[in-house]
Amino acid sequence: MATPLVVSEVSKSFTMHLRDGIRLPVVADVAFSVKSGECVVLGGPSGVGKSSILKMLYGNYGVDEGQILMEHDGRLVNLAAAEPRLVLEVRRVTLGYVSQFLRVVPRVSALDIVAEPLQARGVAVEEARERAADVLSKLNLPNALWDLPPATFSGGEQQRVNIARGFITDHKILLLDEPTASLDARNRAVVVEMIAAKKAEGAALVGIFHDEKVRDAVADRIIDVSEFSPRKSAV
Ligand SMILES: Nc1ncnc2c1ncn2[C@@H]1O[C@H](COP(=O)(O)OP(=O)(O)OP(=O)(O)O)[C@@H](O)[C@H]1O
Repeated sequence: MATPLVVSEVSKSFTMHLRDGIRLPVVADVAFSVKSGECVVLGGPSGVGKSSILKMLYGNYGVDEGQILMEHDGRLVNLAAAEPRLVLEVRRVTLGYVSQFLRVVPRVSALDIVAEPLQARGVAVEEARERAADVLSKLNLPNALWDLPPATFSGGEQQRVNIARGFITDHKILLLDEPTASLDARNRAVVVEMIAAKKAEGAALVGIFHDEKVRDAVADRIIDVSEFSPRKSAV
């Protein structure tokens, strides 16, 4: 089975520039891999570094040491050392990310926000919009909202726009940061189904889910991020 994501000996600390440059180690020697069709969940207590790992995997946070290897366009790319232009290309083609909160673009409708990643991959506007409408209706977002910019939407409505945008493409690697945090039970169940469908299509998923029921429904493996605590490796 293919392994589109391999994380090898990754360490990260934050430098607090306003605090005399104090360095706060967050994680050390992070190592795991994710196969096609597998959903790996990052677990462990609050503040242990789960979101930081996800942000490193997406290239939003730099990495002090180690490699983040991804299969991209028929070759292996180390995202930890990639030029910004390559990071953007990997995100367009290979790597999707559903963050907890929607980054709202003024004046752009919910439908167009969801259709945009497909258009960036060369799908014609009309088809991209049709597919966006399909995903939004699957997620029970009322039709009346589709043509409006989501700035005024409720937390759960914004989150569904975000999920639709992340799930609409066939990215081979998908990162999920608490995608169900603001959803009701009915829509949580829809997202669980959508994650199962992604696995069946062979995507490799890494997620953070605080909701135990969701976590148990989607996880093939739970990695306790405390394993990578720098304090532990110093003992
Ligand atoms: N940009 C940043 N600058 C400085 N410190 C940061 C930054 N981002 C995260 N941290 C620190 O790194 C540690 C890990 O944070 P992170 O958000 O990764 O934890 P988490 O396991 O996802 O927590 P939670 O479950 O509460 O969301 C925390 O101590 C946090 O304060």
